[in-house]
Order: sequence, then C-alpha cells, then structure tokens
Amino acid sequence: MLCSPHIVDAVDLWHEHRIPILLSTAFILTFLRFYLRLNDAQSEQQKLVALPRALNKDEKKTTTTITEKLDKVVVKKVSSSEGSSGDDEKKEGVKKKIAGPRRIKGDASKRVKKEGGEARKIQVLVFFSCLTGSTEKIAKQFAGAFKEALTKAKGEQTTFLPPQVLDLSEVDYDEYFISPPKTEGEEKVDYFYLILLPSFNIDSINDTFLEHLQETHHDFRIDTSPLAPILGYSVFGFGDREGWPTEEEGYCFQAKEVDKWMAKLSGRKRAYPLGMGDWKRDGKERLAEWKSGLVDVLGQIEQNGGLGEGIPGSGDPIESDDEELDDDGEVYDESAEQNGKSKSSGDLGDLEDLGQIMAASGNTGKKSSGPIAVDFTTEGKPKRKAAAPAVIKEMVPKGSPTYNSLTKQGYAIVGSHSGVKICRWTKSALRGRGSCYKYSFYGINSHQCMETTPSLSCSNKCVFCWRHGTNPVGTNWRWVVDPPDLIFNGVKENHYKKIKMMRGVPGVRAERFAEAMRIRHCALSLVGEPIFYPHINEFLGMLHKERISSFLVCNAQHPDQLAALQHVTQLYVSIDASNKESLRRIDRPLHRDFWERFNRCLDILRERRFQQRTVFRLTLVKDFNLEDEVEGYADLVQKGLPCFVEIKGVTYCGTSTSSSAGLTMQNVPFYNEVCDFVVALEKALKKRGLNYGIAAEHAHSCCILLASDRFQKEGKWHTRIDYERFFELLEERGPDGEFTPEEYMGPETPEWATWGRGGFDPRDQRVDRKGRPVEVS
Ligand SMILES: Cc1cc2nc3c(=O)[nH]c(=O)nc-3n(C[C@H](O)[C@H](O)[C@H](O)COP(=O)(O)O)c2cc1C
Ligand code: SF4
Repeated sequence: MLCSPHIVDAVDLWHEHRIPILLSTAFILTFLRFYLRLNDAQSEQQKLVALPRALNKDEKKTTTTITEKLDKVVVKKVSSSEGSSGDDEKKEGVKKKIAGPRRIKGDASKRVKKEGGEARKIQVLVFFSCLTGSTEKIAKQFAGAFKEALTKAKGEQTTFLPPQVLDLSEVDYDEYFISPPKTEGEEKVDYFYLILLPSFNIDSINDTFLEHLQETHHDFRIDTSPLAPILGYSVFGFGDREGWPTEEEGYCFQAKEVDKWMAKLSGRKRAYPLGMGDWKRDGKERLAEWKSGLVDVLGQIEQNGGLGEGIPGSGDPIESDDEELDDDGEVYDESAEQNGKSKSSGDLGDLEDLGQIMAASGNTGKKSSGPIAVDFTTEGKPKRKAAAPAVIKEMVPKGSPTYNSLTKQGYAIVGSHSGVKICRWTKSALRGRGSCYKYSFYGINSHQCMETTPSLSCSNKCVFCWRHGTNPVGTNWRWVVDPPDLIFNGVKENHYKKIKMMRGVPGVRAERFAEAMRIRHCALSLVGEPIFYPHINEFLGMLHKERISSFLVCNAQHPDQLAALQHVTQLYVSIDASNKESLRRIDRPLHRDFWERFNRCLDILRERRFQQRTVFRLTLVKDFNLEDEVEGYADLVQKGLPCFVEIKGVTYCGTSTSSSAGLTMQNVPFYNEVCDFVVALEKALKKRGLNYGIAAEHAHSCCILLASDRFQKEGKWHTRIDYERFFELLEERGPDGEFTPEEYMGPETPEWATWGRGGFDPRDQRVDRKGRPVEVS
C-alpha cells in the first residue's frame, strides 16, 4: 500500500517529536484533573456550611437546637433568651472552621473605632455546662437580664448584640476556644466571653472542655494566647457547699481551673474576677454581684475601647502573699511567653510545683497556700487542684510573713487590715527638733498627728513605696472587713502606746508630751490605699466626731470610691507622673485601665474643688518623672484644678523593691532641683492662664507648696486651716453638706514658712544627724 507524501511527513514529524508531545499532554491532563478535584472539595464544604445558616434563619424567637455533623464536630446552639434579629445576624456571621492543621496567631485586641460614626459591635457569649439542669436555666435568665443591663450601659460608640447562650457540651471548641469566632465580610464584631460552670467530681463535659483548653495552650502549632483578640472574659462557678464545703474539698474547683486556663489562652484578659456561688444558698446574690460588676466593666470598655493595658504580672510575686494565689491573674510568668511556649510552660509548671513542695516543707517562710499546682507534664484529665481556703481571708493575719515584716518595721497592726505607726516627725516634734512640712503649710502639730491606714493593701506598687514590698496588693477588696470602731479604737490605742514609749527618751519636752496625748490630726497616708476600705466614710465620721482632722491621700486609682467620699479636711491625690508611660513605670499599677482611672479621679477632683480642699501631691524622682515633664504636669493641674499642689522630692527608702526597680540615691533630687522644677511649673501654669503661686516651702523635707490664688487675701497666702471652723461646718451641715474650702481657710501663712524663707519652725531647734544644734540659714 502506497502512502501519500503528506502522511509520510506527518509520521516522520511524530517520530521526531513524540516524546515532548506525550510529556506535555500528560502534564496538562494531570493539572486539569487536580484542579477539578479541588473545586469539588470546596463546593462540598460550602454545602455543609450553608445548611445551619438556612436553618437558623427560620428559628427566630424560639430555642434553637442545630445538630450538625461536620467531620466529627457537633454544633448545637441554644439561642439567646429572647432571640432576635441581632442574634441571627451574629449566627450568620460566624464562619465554620475549615479542617486541617493551621497556625493561629494571637493578637492584642485592638480598639475598634468605626469610621463614619458607625458603632462597634460587641457580642457577649454566655457559655455554660450542666448536668442536672439548673445552670442551663440560669444561663438563659442571666443572658436576658444581662441584655437589659447592657441596653442601659450602651453608648453611641457601641452596639451590644443580644448575648448568645451556648452549651459547652455542644459547641465546637475549635470555633470558640482556639480563636474567637470569625465574622464574614467587613463586619467586625468583638467578643466577650462569660462562662457559667458548675463543678462535677465525676466525668462530665467539664473534663473535655478543660482538656481542650489545656491542649490548646500546649499545642505548638497555636500561639500561647490565641484568644487574646477577645475583649475579655470572666468565669462564674456554681458548687454545693453541703457536699463540698471548702475550696480545698473541691468547692467550685473546675470553675477555678477554667478561669486559670482562660487567663493563659486570652493573655490575661480576665475582665472581672472569678465569681463563685452555692446555688442552694448564696448563688443568686453572688451571680447578681458578678453581673453588675461585669456591666460596669462593659461600660468601661464601651467608654475606653478595651480593658486597658495594666502591667503584665506587675511586680514580683514574692512581694505579696496574696499574689501567690494568682486570684487576680496578676502573677503571671511573662517568661513563659518570651522563652517559647512548650519549654516555658514546663518551666512554669516546675516552678509552681517546686513552690508548693517548698511551701509544704516549710522552707519558704511564706504561707503554704502557694500557687495552684499545675502539672503541665501530665497529659489527660486535669487533676483536682489544691486551692485556697474557702473562708474569706484576713488581709494581714497575725503571724503571717507580712504581719511579721510590718511589725518589725514599727507598724502596729490593728484588726486584720489596718496599721498605725509613729512618724519620725512626731518624734522630732516631741523633742522640739522640728515638725514636718504640714506644720509649716497647714499648721499641723506633728506631735499631735497620728499616721494610720485602714487598708494596708494597695492597687499600685510604686517604686518609691515605703511598704518594703511586703504588703498585699489587689485591685478589689476581697478580705475580711473589720468594723470601723474596732479600727478607730485600735489605732488610737496603739498610737498612744507608742507616744507613751517616748516618755523616757532624752529631750522630749514635757508640754509637747502632754499635748501629744490628745490626737488632733490624722494622716491617712501611711501606706496602702485608705479609700479601699469599704467603711472609710464611717471611719472618717469617727475621727471628725472627736475633732480629729483628716488628711487623706489616695492613689488616683479608685474613682468610684473617690466620688463617694464624704468631707475630709484635706483631700490628696498622688500625681506620680505626667503621662501614661511614666505613670506605668513609676506606680506599676495593677489596674489595666490605670490611666483612665487616674483621669477620672482628676475629673472628680475638679468637680469637687469647691467642696473638698483638694491637693495634688507630686513626688519627684530623678530620671523617672522629673525631666521634661513640667508641661505635662501643668496640663494635669489644668484638668483637675486642685486648691494646692505639693511638690516633694522622693525619700529614698532603700528597699529591695525600689532597688529592683532601679531606684538608687542618685534618683533623689537635690532641693535646688525641686525648686527649679517648681519655678518652671508655676511659669507653665501662668502660661495657661491659671493663677497659682509658690506659697510656702519646707526645705528640710524637700517640699514646696503651690497654691491657687483662692487662698490668697490681700496679697498674702492663707494656706493654713481653721480646724475648729471645719468641725463646726461639718456639725452644722453634715458630712455631705455644702461648704467650701474657703470657709475654713485659716490665718495667714507664717512669714518663716513662705517661699524663700526655708520653712523651719522658729520655735524649734534644728539639729544635725548627731543631735548637735545647727544654725538655721
Ligand atoms: C454528680 C455531681 C457532682 C458534683 N460535684 C461537685 C464538686 O465537686 N464540687 C462542687 O462544688 N459542687 C459539686 N456538685 C454540685 C453542682 O456543681 C451544683 O449542684 C450545680 O449547681 C449543678 O448544676 P447543674 O444542675 O446545672 O448541672 C456536684 C453535683 C453533682 C450532681
Ligand atoms: S500608692 Fe502609696 S501605698 Fe500604694 S504603692 Fe504607691 S506609695 Fe505605696
């Protein structure tokens, strides 16, 4: 058979190029096949995801139960107590997870400010677990009540979506507890997690849930704090004291564990402390308290955009036995995050275990109620943890390390949370060797002044604090509360005891000793935070009734208590820095929203400047808050408009706390440096049109007083106080009565105390360190 030349050519061509042609074809076909398979898989996924959405749309205002198998995941949601379009909206927005390994990045929550005036959306998720039915009911009621409360707290910037109630036995943990739920499209929703969790000492969903939290934390593919983007979380535990009377015996033990793991996963976004309640007894009340605290927190978030940025693990845990319990989430090993996750977790576990072993063997000198031991090396179910005693604790129990340390420093501890100490100026005045600046500025006799505090606890850890790093710290009061009369009688008794001990000291003047047996003034400024004490107003009432004046110093961290404070003779707020960063560095506040709290206190002071005699107290620390801060301080004065500004160089206390914060004698400013600062501040105030002048000084205490010209008459300063008039006004008009600081303004500031005269009381003899008389220049 003969072939045409064309066919012969084609065959030749084929033989010559067949290999590359075959290879290219095979490659194209493989590629096409792969592409088609991938497309198929995606549309399968979409079909599965679309199903619950379609169901949700039809389930308004009813309890919704969607059970759907997606891989081996079961999703069931119980709708919010009232169901609403907002609820549905949220459900639509939640993306289902896509199976397969993934790395999820934790990210600090960002403040969401919508452009164009659009309100941000906050979704509260109420998770619960339940065996015998009560918690489910409670969770639904709670969500309804919470929704109502949030409607009231709502501002222009925020929309609170109706809270969603989610059953922990049915939600997909990967969807909520590896990262916050994703929302589709442009819609940005911030999540706030609430977890209502009864404890069960039998196998239950709680174990699965805890296991998940623990595994997520240890999963090397996932960030240590993958839930950091949530706005915050809080846990409330239900238990039964009849069967489990104390925390040691297991009362609410699982809520405590969940709280702890959530702190780790969320990067310490505990928005409100763990609540606990016995449903048979106090459950309702405790839950209501917890709810109202949370409403406040959400109100703050609505105003401030977030929880704020408190100090991570502020300070060293060994400073306070309270912190050992980690119940504020303040003790947190930052190295755990810095050193890489799996290793650091193990390290933390080891340290905690070691801490417990040492505490148990009595080697630490600390209370045995050490950190809750977490065995990070053991896989499987979390073990029942040793926990703190169930009863509300005393703040400074007799015989505790804090108690021993404070008594060694010369404090008398009254009741369980108050202290009194004789000030060095009281001793000095008894011997006629000079009073403190309060005599020069305000006419207070140091030998008749009692320095005390009804709360040895504080919410700051200032680098210059005299507390020698031993006192308890905390953001809220969680100790036994002593009645005010017990404190009042106790501090007086101990003060007089200490005065009597001065009887035999050489140089004590008889007339001053006799005068000292009548307390005329009380400085509520010793250590700690006096307005922390829940009965501070009653305590003040007792002082005033005995005509003892009150000088109260607070740390500008408790605006609510400040606002509720009744008349004091003089009201101080410590202004330790002029800006947020500096304040964080120097005060080391525990509150996340310390700057907002600080500013709210200034606003309160401004509002009350015609009711209370208000004072800003500045403590200058070189290299911390002195340089370049004059203008900032002037702005703060402009904001708070205090009656007075006291500027004082820091007193070096030489504690391990201060030195670990990098404070040395080099940080103590010389008097001339304080003077230069005050002159510059006065100028900066004048520049702002504020009429303040340098009214008085006490060089010996490195202290200078700027006063508003409200306290100037005919060109003369009147910084002193008419104490008798103050008590009369109080008796006439009551502790909340309307009267102004000018109404009890005292006589003219003595010439020797005014600016440029040094401020040493001429009645006294100035001596050097060895007690030798010194000529006053
Ligand atoms: C089997 C079982 C075990 C329990 N174990 C504990 C426990 O270890 N600690 C505790 O404080 N309460 C314990 N409780 C009490 C429950 O936490 C409490 O009654 C709770 O309100 C039950 O909630 P629920 O009925 O909504 O599931 C237990 C209750 C049951 C039924
Ligand atoms: S506010 Fe006062 S008591 Fe509290 S840490 Fe600072 S100096 Fe100490």
